[in-house]
Amino acid sequence: MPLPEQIKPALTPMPLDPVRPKPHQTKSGNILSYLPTKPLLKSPIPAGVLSTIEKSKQLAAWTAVDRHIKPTYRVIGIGSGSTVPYVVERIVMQGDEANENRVFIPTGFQSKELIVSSGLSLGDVDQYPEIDVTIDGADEVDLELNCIKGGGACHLREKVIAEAANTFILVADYRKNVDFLCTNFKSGVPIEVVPFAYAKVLHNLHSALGSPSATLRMAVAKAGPVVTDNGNFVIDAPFSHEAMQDPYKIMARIKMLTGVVEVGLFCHMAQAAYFGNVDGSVTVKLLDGSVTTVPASQ
Ligand SMILES: O=C[C@H](O)[C@H](O)[C@H](O)COP(=O)(O)O
Repeated sequence: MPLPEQIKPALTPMPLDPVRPKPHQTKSGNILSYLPTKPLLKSPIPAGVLSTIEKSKQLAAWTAVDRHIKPTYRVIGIGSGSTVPYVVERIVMQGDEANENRVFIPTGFQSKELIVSSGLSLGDVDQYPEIDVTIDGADEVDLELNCIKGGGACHLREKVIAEAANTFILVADYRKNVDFLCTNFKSGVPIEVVPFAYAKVLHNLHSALGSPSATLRMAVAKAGPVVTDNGNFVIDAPFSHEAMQDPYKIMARIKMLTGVVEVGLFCHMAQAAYFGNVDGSVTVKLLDGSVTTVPASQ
């Protein structure tokens, strides 16, 4: 069966042309010195030698961009995680003209850096509370497009940017495509909490909410806990298969705990999820429950 026209470009290997950031000038005419003079936005791994997993992330991201970043869209949310650089890569490939009058809203430090280093215009959700489309990564996505997010502790800002968007799209590699949450992503649901309440929330999770092994997330290259972009702590709370039959229910209960800022369960929010597969195909899950596969290009 011939491929739909809008999918073909995503599956055709394209050269990763150097991205030349536009000069950024202040109102007084000074060039902002921290902006790159050399192209920064390229695949983390050079074209042709992408690992299978990186390639599948790239395929998912490119397909989603080709389908959902329409020429008329002006305000675009950029999520976080390891698949998102490929989202930005593909947006840049739409060209200077397409991106000239667009503004990009980041979900955290990483996406802000990506936007700036790609020469795209940066905005924030307080200036643009309505976003045309947001594309973001995920830790796991279930059959109903509920997902776990926050493996990188960005889920508060991510949820705000997702909720502000008219369309919210997920991109990931095949390992994140599951029937029920907490299948492969065993560290649990990330929960951002205000620091002084963390012990109380942990106690609530252990004793009343069915997550006896919930733990405070500790930093790797720093003594002490992970501190989010918002100055808060993160608890990781694993839940049973049974609890994840209805993630909305457990999300609502956690969110009611005083001290919780946001829960990394995004329920009934995404309209579509794209998963790159090992064989070069892309699985597309839609809100209506349909699952289709975009075949690999020849
Ligand atoms: O806080 C981080 C975000 O929710 C990420 O989108 C999520 O953790 C997926 O990240 P990755 O693609 O790096 O696994």
